[in-house]
Amino acid sequence: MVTLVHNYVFPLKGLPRDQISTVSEGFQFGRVSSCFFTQSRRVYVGVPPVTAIRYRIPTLMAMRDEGAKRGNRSSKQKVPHVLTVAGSDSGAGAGIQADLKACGAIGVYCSTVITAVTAQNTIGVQGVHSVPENFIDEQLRSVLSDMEVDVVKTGMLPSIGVVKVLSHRLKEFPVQALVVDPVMVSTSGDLLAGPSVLDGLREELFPMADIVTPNLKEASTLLGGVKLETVADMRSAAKSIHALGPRTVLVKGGDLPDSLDAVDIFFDGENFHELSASRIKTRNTHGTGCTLASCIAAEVAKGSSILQAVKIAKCFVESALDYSKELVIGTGPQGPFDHLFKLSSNGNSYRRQGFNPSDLFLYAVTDSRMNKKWGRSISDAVKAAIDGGATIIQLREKEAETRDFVDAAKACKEIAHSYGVPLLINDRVDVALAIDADGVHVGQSDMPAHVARRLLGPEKIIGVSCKTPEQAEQAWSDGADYIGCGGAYTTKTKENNPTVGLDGLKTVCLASKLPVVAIGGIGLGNACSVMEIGVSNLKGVAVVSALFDRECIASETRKLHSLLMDAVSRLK
Ligand SMILES: Nc1ncnc2c1ncn2[C@@H]1O[C@H](COP(=O)(O)OP(=O)(O)O)[C@@H](O)[C@H]1O
Ligand SMILES: Cc1ncc(COP(=O)(O)O)c(N)n1
Ligand SMILES: [Mg+2]
Repeated sequence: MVTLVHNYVFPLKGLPRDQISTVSEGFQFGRVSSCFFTQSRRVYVGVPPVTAIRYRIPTLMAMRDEGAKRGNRSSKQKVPHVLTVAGSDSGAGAGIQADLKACGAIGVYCSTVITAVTAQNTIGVQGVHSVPENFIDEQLRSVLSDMEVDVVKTGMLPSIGVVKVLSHRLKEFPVQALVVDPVMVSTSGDLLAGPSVLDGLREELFPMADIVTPNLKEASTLLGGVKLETVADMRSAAKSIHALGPRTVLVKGGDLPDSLDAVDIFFDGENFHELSASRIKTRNTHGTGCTLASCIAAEVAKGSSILQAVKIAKCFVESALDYSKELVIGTGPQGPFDHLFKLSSNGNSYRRQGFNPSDLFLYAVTDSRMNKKWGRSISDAVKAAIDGGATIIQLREKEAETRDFVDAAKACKEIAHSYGVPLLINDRVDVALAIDADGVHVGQSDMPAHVARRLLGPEKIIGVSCKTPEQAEQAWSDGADYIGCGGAYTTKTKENNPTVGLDGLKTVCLASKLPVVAIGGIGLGNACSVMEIGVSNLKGVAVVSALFDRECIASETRKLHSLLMDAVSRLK
C-alpha cells in the first residue's frame, strides 16, 4: 500500500534533515505503513512499518499569507483551487453544480471536468449521457497541466475507463490531496455508475485517496452488500474500507434509519471519530453528499487537516440544510438546498454590500458596566445611540455570560439592521458567527485577524486595535478592513492602556493602508481636535463613555454627530 501525502513530510530514519523543508505548525507522531519519495513533491518512500515524525510543510494558505506579508498582496495571489471530476445535474442540486456552489461559498476556486450530463430534477434521474472517455481525458489534461490545482474531488465516474484515465492523469500531475466521493446511486435510487466501476475505485483510486466518503448504500456495496444499520456497523465498515487503501474514510450516516442525529464515522487507520450534527427535518437533502465532499476538498485546499476539513464541511451542510429547510424548488420528494444561504426571502433583508469606511464616522462602543449603572439593557443603549446618529455599533461585553451575550447581540443586530447600521462584536468571533454579525473588532491579544478572517469569510468586517505602524501593516496583511488607533487621550474605560496621543495617532494614520478610527477618551470636548489632525484615512471617532455613561444617550450622540459634521466641513 502506498500513502501519498503531499501536505506532509515523513522523514524516515537516516534521511538528512536538510532535505526537509521548513518545519512549521508543530508536529505529530504517527505511523505510516509506507510512503513514497519524489524530490519535486516532497513525498517519501520507506519500508513498512516505519515510525515517522510527521512535519507539516507550509500550507498554501500560509504561503499565500507569507506572499501578502512580503507586499505582493495585490499582484500575484495563489488562490486555493479544487478540481471536481463529476457529473452535471440539470436540477443543480447535486453533482458539478453543487460542487461549484459549495466551493464558491467557502471562497475557493473550483474548476470542473464533466464526466456525464444527467437529466435530473427533484423527482429523479430521467437520463444519463456519458462524456466520451477521451474527452474527459482532454478536459483533465487542460486543467491539470495549466491551472495549479491543489485538491481533486471526484463524484460521478460512470465507467471503469474514466477511473483509469483519471488515475493516470493524477500520476502525471500529482496534487496535494484527493477526495473520493464514490457516487453510485442518486438519493432518488437511480444508478449513476455501473458495478465495474467498483473494481476501478478499489484498485486505482482508493490507494491514492486522502479520504473516501461513502454513504451507507455505497459503503455496503463496496463491501459486497453487508447490512449497515447501526453506528457500530458504520465503524466496522469504515475499518474495512480503510483496508482498501485510502488514508482516511468517512462513512456518512445521512440515511441511517431511526437516528435523531446525522452521525458520520471518520476513521484514520488508528482512531475513530464519531461526528454528529442535528438531523434537519427537510425534504431538501439532494446533493448533501456532493456538497460535503466539495467542502472537505475546499477546506483542505485552504490548509486544513483532513479531520478539521470534515468537521467544517459537516457544519456547513448542517447550516445550509437548516437555513433552507423551508425552501420549495420542484415538486418531487428530493429538493435542492441553498449553498449560498441567501436565496431564502425570510428575514435578513439587510446584507452588507462591502465595507464602507465612512461607516466609521461615529462609532459607538457599548460598555456593560455603564449600562448597569444607568439601568438599561444593551439593546436599549444601542437603539438610543443609533437614534442619535451612530454610524456603526460595536458590542463590547467583557463580563456577560455567553448565552446572554448571544441573546443580546441578536436583539441588537435586529435593531441595527432595521436602520441599515452595521453591528460588530468585540473579540468574540464565536458570538459574531453565532448571530451572523457584520464582523468583529479584535485587539492585539485577541484572536489574530487572519484567523478571524478565515473563520468569518471574505465578506465580514474585521477591525484591529493598533498602536504602531508595524501593527497597522500587520493588520493590513492579515486582511483586516480598518484599524482602531488609541488611546488618543487617557481613558478610564480601558485600564493599563497606554496613550498614543494625537502625534501617535497621526503617525499610525500616515503609515496605515487601512482606514482608521480614533479611540480612547474621545468626547464632545476633544472630538474636533482629533479630526483636525487632518489625515485623509482618519474616518471617524469611536466613543464609549461620552455616549453610554450619560443620562441621555441619544442627545449626546446627536451633539457629537453635529460637532463631527462641522469639523469635517471645516477640513474640506
Ligand atoms: N437531514 C440531515 N440533517 C443534517 N445532516 C444531514 C442530513 N442528511 C444528511 N446529512 C449529512 O450530509 C452529509 C451527506 O450524507 P448522506 O446524505 O448520507 O450522503 P449522500 O448524499 O452521499 O447520500 C453527511 O454529513 C450527513 O450526516
Ligand atoms: C450528477 C450527480 N452526481 C451525484 C449525485 C448524487 O447526489 P445525492 O446522493 O446527494 O443525490 C447526483 N444525484 N447526480
Ligand atoms: Mg444524501
